Amino acid sequence: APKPNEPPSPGWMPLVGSLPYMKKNLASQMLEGFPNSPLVTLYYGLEPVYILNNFEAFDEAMVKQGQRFIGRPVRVLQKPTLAATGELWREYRRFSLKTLRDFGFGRQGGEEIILREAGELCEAIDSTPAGQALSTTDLLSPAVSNVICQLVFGARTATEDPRFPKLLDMFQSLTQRRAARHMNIMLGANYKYFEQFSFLAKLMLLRPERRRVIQLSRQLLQFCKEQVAKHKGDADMQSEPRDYIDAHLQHQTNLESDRIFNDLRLAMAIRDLFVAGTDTTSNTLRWGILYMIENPDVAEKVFEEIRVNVGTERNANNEGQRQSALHGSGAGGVFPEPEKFKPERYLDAEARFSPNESVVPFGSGKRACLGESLARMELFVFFHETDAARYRFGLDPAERRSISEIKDNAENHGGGIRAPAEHKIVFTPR
Ligand code: HEM
Repeated sequence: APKPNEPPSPGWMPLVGSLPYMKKNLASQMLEGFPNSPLVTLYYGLEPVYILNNFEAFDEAMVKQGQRFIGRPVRVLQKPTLAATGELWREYRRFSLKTLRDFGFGRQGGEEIILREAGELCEAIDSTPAGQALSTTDLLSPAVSNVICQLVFGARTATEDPRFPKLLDMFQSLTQRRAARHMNIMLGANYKYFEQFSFLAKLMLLRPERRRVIQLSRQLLQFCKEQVAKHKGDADMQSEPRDYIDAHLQHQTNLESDRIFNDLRLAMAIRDLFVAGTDTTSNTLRWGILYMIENPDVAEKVFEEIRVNVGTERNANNEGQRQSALHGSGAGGVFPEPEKFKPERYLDAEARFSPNESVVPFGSGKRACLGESLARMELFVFFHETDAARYRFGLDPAERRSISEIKDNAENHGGGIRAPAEHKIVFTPR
């Protein structure tokens, strides 16, 4: 049973922990139910998990005491590299950050890749008959994926490999659709208990959806292993690396032992980069478009600002990220009228962009998002320079749901990424 001195909890039951007490919208439940508690306890089975329930608690743990909170539990589903812990995580994080920088992400070289994808995206939109509605998932996921594909595989695999649409669909069911709930349950399950009590694993896998999650996750790793094998066949170890895989293979050869860097870990690192970097970015863009439809006056201001100068326009993006709270890292309690979409929150008295430190869509501290500069570059190019600058957005006239219903995507609650429901958009050139 919970210890008496634990932070407050919505409830607890033997075996299932807090699960029966957790509401669909956990973020609102925490903010509204525990407005004065910096920490809230949720029990995942036997294990207490503490929610950092305001910015001060988050900053204290992730930044001020970042070293103490650097670890991550080992989960049943995924034996990770980039999301691992200890020396393995440290070495992979250092190598991956360096490799991302070497390929120009966060600098100019990477922008060319993103601009090219943005150009292809516009072509796809422009070649559809006027008034025809397009799915933002079908449109944006391959474009965003192609950026990471070029970084990792050195090719536009998302549109050039016929197997890729299935792979993208797989990501989405792992992170956003019904399977996401099961994925979260699997990820929440702690390895330690499953080693000790193997019947728990058998019990959990009785549900076919959970076996499917394991199957999907294996298929994804298999695809990554194939890409590594292909590169091993044609990589030139003496030349400049073409991509992340080449850089890793060269790094491996330069090391005396393969204790940390080896082929299997490489495949797992690619998988981690994909999972972390695809639907996060594409869904942020999907949210951005929905907020523009809901707030046409803001859309016009964004357009004007891009047209006149590039400098103040990031406020709309920041506000979209704060409100959609993709990873549940919102900034509740910090702003007046938090439910309102007000990009002007981030403008100072001279109307210059002035970020607020409590909006942390990429996390903070030592485990903060490894792809933040790549993601920011993508959001800027895809959203501001491409979509908002060239088109007016409208919801599909055949759509029966309101924007709020699309935003409040019931299927998604409890999934790894907060995504709006599937919807279509009409893009009208400006
Ligand atoms: C809008 C897009 C994105 C958002 C909102 C986002 C957000 C986040 C957040 C909140 C974390 C967790 C920080 C923590 O555990 O404290 C994270 C971790 C991570 N992200 Fe992102 N991310 C985005 C895009 C990307 C991209 C494009 C990549 C790939 C290059 C990426 C790679 C990673 C990795 C590898 C980690 C694990 C880092 C570690 O544990 O050391 N992310 N991200």
